Amino acid sequence: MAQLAIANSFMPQYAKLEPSVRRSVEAAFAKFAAHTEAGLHLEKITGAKDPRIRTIRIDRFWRGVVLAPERGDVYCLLAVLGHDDAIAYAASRRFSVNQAIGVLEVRDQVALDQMSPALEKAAEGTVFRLLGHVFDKDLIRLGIDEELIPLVRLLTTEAHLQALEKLLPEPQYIALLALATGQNVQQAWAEVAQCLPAEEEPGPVDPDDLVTAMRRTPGEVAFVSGPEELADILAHPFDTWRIFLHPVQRRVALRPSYSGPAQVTGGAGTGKTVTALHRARFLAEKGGRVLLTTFTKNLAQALERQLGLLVDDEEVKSRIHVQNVDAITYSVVGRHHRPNIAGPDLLDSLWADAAAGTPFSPSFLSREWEQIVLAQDLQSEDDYLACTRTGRGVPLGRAQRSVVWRAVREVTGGLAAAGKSTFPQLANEAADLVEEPGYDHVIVDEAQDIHPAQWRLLRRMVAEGPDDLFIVGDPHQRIYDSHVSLSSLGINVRGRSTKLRLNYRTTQEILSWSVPLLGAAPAQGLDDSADTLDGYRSPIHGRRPLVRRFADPDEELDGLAAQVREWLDEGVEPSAIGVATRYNYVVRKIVERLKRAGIAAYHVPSKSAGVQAGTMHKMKGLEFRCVAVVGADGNALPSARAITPEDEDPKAHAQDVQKERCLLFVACTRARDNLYVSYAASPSPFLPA
Ligand SMILES: Nc1ncnc2c1ncn2[C@@H]1O[C@H](COP(=O)(O)OP(=O)(O)OP(=O)(O)O)[C@@H](O)[C@H]1O
Repeated sequence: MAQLAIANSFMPQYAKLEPSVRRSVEAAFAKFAAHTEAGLHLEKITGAKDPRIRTIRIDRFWRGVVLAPERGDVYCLLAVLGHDDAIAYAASRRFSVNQAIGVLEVRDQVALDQMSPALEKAAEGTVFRLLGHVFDKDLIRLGIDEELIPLVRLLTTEAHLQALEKLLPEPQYIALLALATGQNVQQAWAEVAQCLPAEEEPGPVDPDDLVTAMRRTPGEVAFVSGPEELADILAHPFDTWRIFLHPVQRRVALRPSYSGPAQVTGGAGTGKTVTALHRARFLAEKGGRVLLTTFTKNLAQALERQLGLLVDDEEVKSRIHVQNVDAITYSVVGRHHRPNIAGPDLLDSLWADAAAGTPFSPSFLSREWEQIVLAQDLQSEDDYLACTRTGRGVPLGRAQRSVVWRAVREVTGGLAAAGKSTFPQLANEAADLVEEPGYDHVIVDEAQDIHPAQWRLLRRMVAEGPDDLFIVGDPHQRIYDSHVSLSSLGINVRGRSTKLRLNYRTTQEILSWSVPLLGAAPAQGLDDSADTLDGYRSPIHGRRPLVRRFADPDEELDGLAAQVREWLDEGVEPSAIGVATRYNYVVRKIVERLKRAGIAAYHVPSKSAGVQAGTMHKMKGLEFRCVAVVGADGNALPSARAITPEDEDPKAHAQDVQKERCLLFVACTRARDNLYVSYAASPSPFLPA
């Protein structure tokens, strides 16, 4: 009985079709999905690079392209295109089975053949070959198709190899890139193994068995169980992350069990949240009670929305509780008394009073409280006198610590007198109040921003054991003051840590421009090791970011309005445009200026259809087709009031500067296709010279 499968590559094409064409596509393929393909007319293409490819008529204009392996009675829907494009596509593609890892691969053979003469010409007169140092047998061992070796042997520069990225199957491109960038065969194999869908390598690989290869490639091919599943897949053509996971995402999210806490890191847009969502579903489907948490309320709402798309089964959904850490804290403490959160005005005045007459500034004292006293939950002066002040840049002697402790007591006394507390204070209180763990699994997104007191609470909410904590974060996007060493809290992720490196959101052009904004220093990971963005890349290409200088802020806002108008004229939906800036008052000006230009604009998060403007902090977790970052000038970035003076505490100073860099990086990496950055007068020192 025939079975239908759908290729990942089909989904974005389908998403762009007119609704009436979509209906015809669905009707044509519903027959396959219902296993009643009889009567469907599949046409062979003469001269095709792969004899197993067919086309199918959708209507007068549209054709489906289908892979019909000789064995297995499976039909895989590859593309839906206008008649001529469909024929050209069907004629050019060649399918094969990767001989090293057994996955299904497709390449654009016609385009590769057309590249050959140009590469031959470029190689004329030079003896150097990019992969001259690698034996054929090693190329084959790494899964390079024997038929492609003559072409590989023509490469003389890395740029030429990069030009082949879109034409070659991903595992083969990865292997060649690794070798070309100086990795040895063993290292290149480690890269290729990332494309293995399972931990273990496949046994002997049959080059003609495409159906088995399809089953080994769930990130690219989804087998459809019947018409209902087909309708469900086609109903969400933009959300391919629901169905197609990258092999690394899949291995991490669907691993039967971890012996203890597991960690997933990765740069912006590498699908960490997607992986966390799939893990939540996986654990809940096995019957576990799951807490899925993150830093802010907006982020939790976004998780809830995405979970709604991923999980249909109400019973499974009911086992996943989504809540941000502050709300969890509030509700745990709220069972005992009604918490009252102190506002910044009260805190500022308490710290100002407590600092008077001491050699310390209010900000130094308040940071010492948050990052040492509350982070370590120190209860007495003796505890504070004895503690290790990791992360602080100025040593304090005993007498100085006593002065600090008195100031802290004065502030906590003031807060208590007003009946108020801060969230980290409450988190420590909540951790003490949790009597027994309420969940089988806790999944934490945006882990880099969670305060140690909040970690203490989360740790108490799940019993120690297999699959207790699944921690997802990126130390390069740390935009709040939290610095945690998980091991100091008894959370050990050694040996259970994975890094995602393929960016799904942003173009390589935007990434290459944005990564240097972070500066050269490696970030401090949650597991105390240095975290780098090595290997972080995007397969998507597009325009380079545009950086514009203006004489003054008014002109800069005029420039923004002109840029937004241009995007709108190009057909970009207003709500697919985001505008980020450092300060709230600038957001207000942006919204006013855009409205004056007749462009609907709102403060994020907003459900209204219009351009979304917000501070860089508010942009976390969002994404837009086009992003404008406004006010990237020397006065705003870094923001002077967010920076500890270097002579007060050099470590705090460095952390603050880094946090400002991260903010700019976060804002820029919200862009999918286009990034525009502007400043008035002098540029931020973070921008490239
Ligand atoms: N396997 C996948 N297939 C298709 N799209 C994916 C996949 N994984 C992630 N994406 C898409 O890539 C984008 C980024 O994913 P996600 O938000 O999970 O990344 P992230 O690493 O959490 O990003 P950030 O750290 O910037 O918040 C989203 O649009 C998501 O839908």
